[in-house]
Amino acid sequence: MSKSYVAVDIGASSGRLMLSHVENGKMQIEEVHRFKNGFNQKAGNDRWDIDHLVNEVIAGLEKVKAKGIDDVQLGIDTWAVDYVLVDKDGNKLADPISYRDKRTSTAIQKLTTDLPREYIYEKTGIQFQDFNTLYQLYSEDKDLLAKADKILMIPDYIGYKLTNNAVTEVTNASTTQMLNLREGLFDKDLLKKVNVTTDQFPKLVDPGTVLGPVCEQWHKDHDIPQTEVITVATHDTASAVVGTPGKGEHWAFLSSGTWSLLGAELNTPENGLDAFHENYTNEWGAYGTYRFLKNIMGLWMAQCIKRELNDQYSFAELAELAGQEQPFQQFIDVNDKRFENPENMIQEIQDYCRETEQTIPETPGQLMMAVYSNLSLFYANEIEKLGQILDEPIEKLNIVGGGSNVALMNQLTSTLAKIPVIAGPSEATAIGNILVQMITTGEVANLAAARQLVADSCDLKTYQPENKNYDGILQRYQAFLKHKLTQTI
Ligand SMILES: Nc1ncnc2c1ncn2[C@@H]1O[C@H](COP(=O)(O)OP(=O)(O)OP(=O)(O)O)[C@@H](O)[C@H]1O
Ligand SMILES: C[C@H](O)[C@H](O)[C@@H](O)C(=O)CO
Ligand SMILES: [Mg+2]
Repeated sequence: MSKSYVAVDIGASSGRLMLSHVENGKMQIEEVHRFKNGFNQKAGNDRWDIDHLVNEVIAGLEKVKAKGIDDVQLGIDTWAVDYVLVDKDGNKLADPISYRDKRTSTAIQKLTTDLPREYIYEKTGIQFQDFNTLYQLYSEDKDLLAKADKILMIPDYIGYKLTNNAVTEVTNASTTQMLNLREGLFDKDLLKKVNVTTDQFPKLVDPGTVLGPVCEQWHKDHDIPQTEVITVATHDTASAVVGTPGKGEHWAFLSSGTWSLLGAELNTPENGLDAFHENYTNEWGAYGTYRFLKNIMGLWMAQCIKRELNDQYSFAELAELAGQEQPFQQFIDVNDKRFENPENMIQEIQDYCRETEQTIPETPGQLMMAVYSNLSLFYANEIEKLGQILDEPIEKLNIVGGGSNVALMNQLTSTLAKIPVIAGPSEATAIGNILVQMITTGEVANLAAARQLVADSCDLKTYQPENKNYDGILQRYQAFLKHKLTQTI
């Protein structure tokens, strides 16, 4: 039997440990441990409970051992941009602040007064999001930052706590908007701008670098397997793209979870003016690729609605209720900043529809259909833009992540974008995490072979465009977005 591999995949809403091996030419994968994630107000900011996450990883490893598995490889991936400040003894100086915290709300404007956006984009090719690490460090407590011996991205911090070895993995480092595309290193001008020295970030490493064994100290108090940690594509979206079974050319990916990350895998970055004006990003991918993508608000909106309905419905039940409603009852610019972290998402959506003099969604089904149908419209619009910027038609869309379970949205997207949608695997992130480990151990030859293994192992569902009377709906939505944009300028 092949080696046993564990993927630690921690998203903004949930974390999981997935156990996998290859049998009869197929990936066998099972969820061994799942836990909630989320941020809470602490010491004046929205913060993650990073100790909880480390402890949940150990709890998951105990479950692996309890299954009689004594020896595993392990990779860690999480959401992007956030970091932990660590003192010279390796202790965290504070719980990490969430990227949704309001502290960076004016940081881009302030930082770019004497550093033009075009200059930063030409250097980094990274989108302007006020939560990028660059703006978080710009907004950081200066005394705390000066005390930091290391700045560790979230997955690198978890790897450090497990192994005592500190690195900075490049796919996640690229989301800081501080990596220089040409040099492949942290950009000295940008570090200086935020009072950070180059040695505060540990050495940059590529996905597939062996980090080392889980320290003996963890074995003293916990019955866990012998575990070798491999640094995978530690940005969860980078792992999701590795695990996306895209085939041939002209395919796009949509990593559909808390965020919807829609884009294409490139071999060279695209940081020209069209990409800059459309705020597309060139996050680094595994094996020398670039993830040319757009951040779309995503199912964060659904997560907030579910929570605000006191979790009385499962996501599957909410999707079923949505299916009983008609789509496109109102237009919503899902990327409007007001939806990034509102006090109450239901109220925010209803206020938006009232202010734009549209039908107000009231019931859970109407609210969810408003989210699903406007996300689908936004996806179709971005697929059109992606093809224009890359000057090549997007011929199919692979949707992965939890959102790939929403048949209604997969179908709407296929019909609106007029291309086939291949849905699944929903756990593409964990699968991509494991595939990088398998490529590192030589069990799988390369990225193409890895994606073939996914296609051979997972149930994928293809949606074809339906002949629906939606004529002109996408064009009306595009006009709505343009009109709204001109109003806000
Ligand atoms: N069976 C389902 N029916 C409808 N929606 C679902 C279903 N399963 C998952 N989802 C949607 O998928 C989302 C979670 O996706 P996913 O598990 O990829 O996110 P995550 O990994 O927890 O977070 P992140 O996106 O930060 O990585 C949920 O918020 C929900 O909206
Ligand atoms: C804040 C980032 O844009 C976010 O983490 C996104 O990249 C992601 O990884 C969502 O899972
Ligand atoms: Mg995820």
